[in-house]
Amino acid sequence: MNPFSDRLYRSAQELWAKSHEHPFLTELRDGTLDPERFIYYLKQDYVYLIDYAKVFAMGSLKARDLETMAKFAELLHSTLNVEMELHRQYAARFGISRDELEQTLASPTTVAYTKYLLDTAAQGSLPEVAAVLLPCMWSYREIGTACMKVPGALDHPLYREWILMYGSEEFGALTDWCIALMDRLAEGLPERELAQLEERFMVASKLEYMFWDMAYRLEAWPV
Ligand SMILES: Cc1ncc(CN)c(N)n1
Repeated sequence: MNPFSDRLYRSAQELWAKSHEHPFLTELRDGTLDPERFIYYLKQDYVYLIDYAKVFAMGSLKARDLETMAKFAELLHSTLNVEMELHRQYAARFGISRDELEQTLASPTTVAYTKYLLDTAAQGSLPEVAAVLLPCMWSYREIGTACMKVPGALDHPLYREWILMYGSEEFGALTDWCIALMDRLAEGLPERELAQLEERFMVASKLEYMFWDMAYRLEAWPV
């Protein structure tokens, strides 16, 4: 039987392709993205990652074996110390302090996404936690590796490090682990539960798309 992740991938393919073609990413790939939009994204992503890291902590708490517990702890560590360090270094280049970065007011879309993740982490089963986290890893790996293949994309002085992070083998290996975990956890589950997992995965995928769109539009609260 095909792994469950194949089904998830097929369901999300059209939406992920739309993300790849969103102007935020096409312009980042060809180096024309307005830095103002990138800075907005970085700041929102920083506060997003604080909550996202907590979901890994919840994964560790809900894990049924030590290997899974340790891997979630590794993902938590990598988010706080590798991925967020990239953001801190970018911020320093723009003269934005760590404090300012951390004090960023979350936009409506960031709130929607992080609260969805945290709600799943608090109320959901371990398979649901895996399903909601998966698009974050998997779609970024797809984007990072696709960017690496674009001639000249790595020559851009601003976007090079971002592309290298998400196109890296380390990030890819963590993503592969998350996919394998999802497949293991989905094995033998009834169709009703698989459909619920697919729904979580798709909602998170839609929120990923909305995140790019939010950054491009420099989304703000109405007042
Ligand atoms: C919104 C979002 N989604 C996923 C990732 C990759 N961890 C991220 N940095 N930001």
